[in-house]
This record gives sequence, structure tokens and C-alpha cells, in this order.
Amino acid sequence: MNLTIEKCLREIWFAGVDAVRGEGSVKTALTDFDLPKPDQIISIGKAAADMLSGAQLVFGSDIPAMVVTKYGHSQSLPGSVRTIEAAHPIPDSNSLIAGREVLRVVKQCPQGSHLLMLVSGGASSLVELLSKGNTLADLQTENSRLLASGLDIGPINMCRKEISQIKGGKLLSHFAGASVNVLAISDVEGDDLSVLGSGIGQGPKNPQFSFSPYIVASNKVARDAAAARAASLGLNVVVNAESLYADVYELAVKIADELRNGPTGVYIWGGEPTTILPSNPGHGGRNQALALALAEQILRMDELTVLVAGTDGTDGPTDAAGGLVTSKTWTDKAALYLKHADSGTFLQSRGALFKSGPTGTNVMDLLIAAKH
Ligand SMILES: O=C(O)[C@H](O)CO
Repeated sequence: MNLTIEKCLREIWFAGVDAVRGEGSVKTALTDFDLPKPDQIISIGKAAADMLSGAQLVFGSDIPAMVVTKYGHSQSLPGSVRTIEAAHPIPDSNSLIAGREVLRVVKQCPQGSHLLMLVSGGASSLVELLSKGNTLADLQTENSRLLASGLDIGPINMCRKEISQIKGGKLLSHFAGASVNVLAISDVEGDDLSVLGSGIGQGPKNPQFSFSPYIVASNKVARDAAAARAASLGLNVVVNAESLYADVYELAVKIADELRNGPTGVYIWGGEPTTILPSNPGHGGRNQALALALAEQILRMDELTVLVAGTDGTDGPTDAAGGLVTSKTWTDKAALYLKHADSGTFLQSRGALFKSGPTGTNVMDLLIAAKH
């Protein structure tokens, strides 16, 4: 692989991610919006710890705060912050403990109080309080089925809301205070707050308090920052589009086609591809699957290098963010790995896995391609 191109792609990807990190996004938004000092902060999602740090930079660290995040995502927090780690993408018993605790904290907010909610993707799995008659085992089976179905996040979260006592605006219907401000990092198409985290930060229909939601970071912000970095490296940005909303095989054909027929330069796409999983999936995630499907499509196109990775740094249930592939990545054996949703194992064997570690943000995925 041409190391210089690989390095440029990494640099462009990280420039996109840096622009949407939780701490900086929340700090900037709070400074710009001039919101009241909250009496309670609740931060939920994969970027919860970083988002709370941003709020503490503005308001100080003496405000009672609660964080719910994915396992391994809260190391940066001081011990004084009430923290619950839970499982993603399939909820576990800690998700239910978190659901109970979050509801308790919301119910305890006194009249006249101000609540600041910080919400990022992953919240749907991390926090849950089931409606009567549903068990954790039901929840896990239903989530596994939905995630393997190839559906996108909108319809998946509709189903999640139906069996929940806190999703879809139900959590905040228990708030008796004066105002709720929600700062959200969007990992959904159209930045729709009712889809994000299944509406964990959505207000009830007729709130008895002032309710103001703000999107503080999104895929567009990341793509624009990535494009700006590519331009500053003297590279021509050919595409900057949010359109990765289809099955990985379909997208691989479309993207390879655009690359084959387009001019030299940097191509940036964002979004969240889908993939249908077999009954016993191997090791990988949607980004690794798309990277491998693309590797087949760009066979013999030596002028191409492609990096595709989740901005949260954890693609599916793996510790890789995605893959970095060229015309040399694919071999005959790869088809079987792709079929068994085991792209991660194959990419690893080819030195083509891309790892960033948890990034403190989550604005879906970025695909950066270079044609030289
Ligand atoms: O948690 C979720 O529901 C997804 O990440 C979308 O926000």
C-alpha cells in the first residue's frame, strides 16, 4: 500500500472526527447558546463521558451528574460522577439498571430546576426500562433480530419505543422542573431527535416545562471538516455527500462506479450502511463489510485507496473502527468471509483493519477514498 496516501486518508478521517468530538462540541454549543446553569446533568450514549467533560468546562464540576455509556467508554471521568456502563449494541442487565436510575434522577428533579441532557448514539441499547410483561431475554432477542434484519435505524427504533417505559419522550414526561435543554450529537439521518437514541432526549407531547433541543454535532460537520483538511493538503475534493444509506453490496457497486468514472482527488461520503446478518455472524461490523465488499469492486484499480470507518471507533461489536482497502486487499478466499459476516477476520489477516479506539463521538460513518 502507498503509505503516503494511507496517511493522508487517516489524517482526513481524524480531522472529520476531531470536529465532532463530545467535549469540544458541547463546550462550543453551551458558550454560544448561553443556557442557564443546570441543577442536574444526565449524559447518555457512547459519547457521554466526553460530552459531560464539555459541560463541566463551562459550568464547573460541582453539578450533580449521571453518565450512562458503553463498557470501556468512561475512563476519563472522575470517580465523583455517578456512572453506569452497559452493553451495546445488544442491551444487558446494566441497561435496565441504567433505565431505572435515569428515571429516578429525572423524577427527583424538584420544581423550578433546570435539567441538562446530553445525548449521543448508542443510547437505545444502553438505557432501558421495559414495559410490563417484557423480560431482558425478550429485549435481547428482539434487538438481535432487528439488528440482523438490514432495516435502518428509524424502523428499528420504532419497535424499541413500543416496549419501553422511557423511550419516545416518555422519560421526560416525569420531569417536574422548569426547563430541559438537550444537546445531542446526531448519529441518525436527518438529525431527527425522535429517532436518535429512540427519543431518549425527546420532550413529551405537551411539556409542562420549557424544552429546547440542539444538535451540536452531526455527520455533515464531520464531512465538511474532512473536506477542509483534504483541501488544506492540496487535494481536490470531488465528492462530499451523505448518501451511505443502503445495503453494503449495493453501495460498494455504486461507489466503485463513481470512483471508476470520476476524476482524481478525494471522495467523501457519510451515512450508515445496512447489512443483513446470517444466523451465526463472524467478526465484523457494517464498515468492515462495506470495506471488504469495496475491495472486490476495486480489484485491479491500483489508483484507488479507500478508508471506511465508524466515527465512534467501534464498528459493530468489535474494537476496530472499519477497514482501509486497496486493489490488493481482495483474494478468492474473501467471498466466504463476506458471506459469513466475518469481514473483520479477513481484513485483519490482510493488515487492512482500521483501529482508532473510542473517539468520544458518534456521527455515523465516514468513507474517504483517494483516486490518484
Ligand atoms: O442508540 C440509537 O438508537 C442509535 O445509535 C441512534 O441514535
